[in-house]
Amino acid sequence: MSIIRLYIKDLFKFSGWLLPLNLFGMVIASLLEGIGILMLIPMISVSGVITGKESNFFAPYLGFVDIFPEGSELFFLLCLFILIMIAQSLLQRGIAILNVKLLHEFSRDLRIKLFRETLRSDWSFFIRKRKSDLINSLTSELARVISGINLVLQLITSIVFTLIQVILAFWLSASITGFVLLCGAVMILFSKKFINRARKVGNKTSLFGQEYLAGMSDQFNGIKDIKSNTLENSQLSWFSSLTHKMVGEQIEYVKLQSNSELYYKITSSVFIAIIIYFSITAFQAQFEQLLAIILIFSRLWPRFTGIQSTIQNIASTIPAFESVHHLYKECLSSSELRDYQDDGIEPYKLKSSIVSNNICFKYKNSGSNDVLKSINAKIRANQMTAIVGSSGAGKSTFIDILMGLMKPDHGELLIDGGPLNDERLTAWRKSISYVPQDSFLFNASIRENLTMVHPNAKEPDLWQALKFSSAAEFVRKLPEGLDTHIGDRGVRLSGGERQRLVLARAILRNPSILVLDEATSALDSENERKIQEALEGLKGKMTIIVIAHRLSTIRNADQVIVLEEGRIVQAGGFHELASQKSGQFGRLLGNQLEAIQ
Ligand SMILES: Nc1ncnc2c1ncn2[C@@H]1O[C@H](COP(=O)(O)OP(=O)(O)OP(=O)(O)O)[C@@H](O)[C@H]1O
Repeated sequence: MSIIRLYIKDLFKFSGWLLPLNLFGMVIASLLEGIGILMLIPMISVSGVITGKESNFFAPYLGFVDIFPEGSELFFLLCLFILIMIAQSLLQRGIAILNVKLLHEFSRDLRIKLFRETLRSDWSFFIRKRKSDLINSLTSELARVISGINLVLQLITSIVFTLIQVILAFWLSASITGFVLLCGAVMILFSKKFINRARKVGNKTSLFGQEYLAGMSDQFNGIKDIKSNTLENSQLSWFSSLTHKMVGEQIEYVKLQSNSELYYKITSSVFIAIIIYFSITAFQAQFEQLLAIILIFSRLWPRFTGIQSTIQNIASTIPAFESVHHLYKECLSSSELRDYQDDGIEPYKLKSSIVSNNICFKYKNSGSNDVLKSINAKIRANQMTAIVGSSGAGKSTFIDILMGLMKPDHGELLIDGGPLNDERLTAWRKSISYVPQDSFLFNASIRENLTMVHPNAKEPDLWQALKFSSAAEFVRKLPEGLDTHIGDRGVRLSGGERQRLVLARAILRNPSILVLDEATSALDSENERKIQEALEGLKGKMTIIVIAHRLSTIRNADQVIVLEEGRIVQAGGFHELASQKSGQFGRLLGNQLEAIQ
């Protein structure tokens, strides 16, 4: 429960004076409710059902009836009762609305905080995490946390109401109320096991939720493979077995709830029987006292059981609180932009060079050797540098370090002579446009996909960028041109068209550094040639870093860096390296020429 205390503290901090005001309103509302109930006594007394004024038990509470005119006490008492109940209901309504408002605003704040910290986390965090787990935490688990907070608010309300009722009940009969409280304490003692089991079921809910979402996103990401390899049945059997387990978990929860209800009902009836028995035999209670016992019991007991089952429901949300809190903490410790606001920071303009000074890097989750081993390289501003090497050589890892997505374990990255530290990171990132092989497009129009990086871009700017990436022609031919919707991840376009569109988007940002990671791999040779020419035109204005397996793509590169097993084995001009037939680059080039012939 300590995790919930943490969130409630936050809620108090967030609400300012609103929550204390609400609590005060609750005290008044429950006082009014208690008074309304207590008014039953004079009403019954005045109606003549019992001879209250003569009764020893009720006599002290009936004096005020004398202020009403003789003969119309009942009428005035009923009017007073209605007024009190109306005031109580209005107050309760106000409290409920305020509670909901508070809950939703606090939830929104929680969502924003978690999403912001997730976005601020560094690249290694995203490498470690399963995307579906992040989505699960930010959607289902967060929703469970919010419902848990709602339950806590309900619990606070119930406790306040109950306390006031207890005070009023004590005033009416201390001995009977004491006995009821004792019964309540005994019940709470035995209900601990229900709370623990609710927490365990809650754990299962979290795990199944995570598994469900992870499975679904894998299925739909790989739907083409599933369909083309007729894997539908095996996927369906996975789904059927998981949903079977989920049904079991739901039934377990309902069983737990009904068991605890059964327990409360049986103990209630046993306690009521004991109280009535002892009231009559031991305390020799009169009819009015019995009425008071029933009145107090019928008011307090449902509150006890209500509190009990709310605590049980809260316990089942604890795993969600823990998972969201754990994610939040993890994001904070992986935050790369903690103290540096994004707003107003201008992109960095590279002037002379990027230098990799003895850089070593190893992925934390892999027990293997360094992926990058003492990388020393210089990338000159406004030139085209190509990074080549066989698969797994470390090209993408090196690029990630150049972009400041990951920090080297040893060595440093110097930008125009100065180290790339946290303070320069945002400006550095803003200066880069990165185009990966599996580039991302949103399920929106072409125009929206382009303007997301440059909201103020005018129509001619969009066409210029499209022309650069040889995409203008095919966009013009689309039925709705720039306003054509391209489907999920651009599914309505071909692979090459998607790449050209992403390239246009990258250029639209007018970056200081353009990074292309296998960005033209899906293009036909005609379009590839056009893009090469366009890139050639950018030389002198922009620093271009290209990773390419197809070596014909980098023919115009000013410098080629050849990586092999995490080391630089060659570096120099394209033609210079191509002429060294025994070198690694010469071999790679030779292999490709052979494949063409
Ligand atoms: N997230 C990761 N966790 C652990 N190891 C990784 C991770 N990403 C890459 N690696 C390992 O690091 C090495 C270099 O990978 P990298 O992606 O940088 O190579 P690459 O030269 O870009 O390969 P390719 O041309 O196939 O894209 C590989 O051995 C790979 O298995």
